[in-house]
Amino acid sequence: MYKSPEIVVIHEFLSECETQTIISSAQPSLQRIYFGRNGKVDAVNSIHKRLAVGSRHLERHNKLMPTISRRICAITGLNMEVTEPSNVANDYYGKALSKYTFRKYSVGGYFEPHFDRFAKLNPNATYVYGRIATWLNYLSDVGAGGATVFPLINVTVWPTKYSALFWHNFDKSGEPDWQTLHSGCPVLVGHKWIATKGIHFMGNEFRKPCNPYDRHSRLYIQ
Ligand SMILES: O=C(O)CCC(=O)C(=O)O
Ligand SMILES: [Fe+2]
Repeated sequence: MYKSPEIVVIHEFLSECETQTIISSAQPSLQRIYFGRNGKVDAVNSIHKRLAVGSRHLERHNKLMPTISRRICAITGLNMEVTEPSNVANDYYGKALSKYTFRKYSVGGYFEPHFDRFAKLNPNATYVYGRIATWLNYLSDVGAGGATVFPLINVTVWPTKYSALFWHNFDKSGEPDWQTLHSGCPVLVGHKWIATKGIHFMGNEFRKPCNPYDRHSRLYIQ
């Protein structure tokens, strides 16, 4: 889709049976998604930032997800396990270490422009933690609207059932990549189903692409 930053579409990543299994396992626990930190709902941001229902599932609670994670690992070369200390992960992911996020947008549902990385330079540590990369499975086609867009680089990805979208949230020099700002456009007709897998920094230190001279994202903000 795009070379730098690399944004990749993987066609036919899931089968019909897998897609249906994921949807039916997520369906019973769907709830309105609220935006917030540390368990506190931020009502204003909840309306402005996203309008959808969703749920989070620990991978081990769903037999199919580990198989899908192994496939993502084979394609990306990245480790799918969360190895961050649990207090770090709790800051960002609520009470438990959630592994997959399911989301269903109905007509008018959207997700405001944002970054996935949750990056924070910890002054007491030498690492950056958060989502190093994003894997987004499209579980449905959408009648109209609902594209995933990267407005700073003019990239539009139309949801196609069974396909997946992948990108790194940091450039090869390790800096947050500002060009990965992205958004889920409002659904105009039908529903949009997605399942996202946040791929974490820790555990991927030696697997992620590395090039100290690749600082394209920095150039962009100067
Ligand atoms: O709905 C989309 O297309 C984007 C979803 C997204 O950005 C996310 O789940 O972090
Ligand atoms: Fe996102």
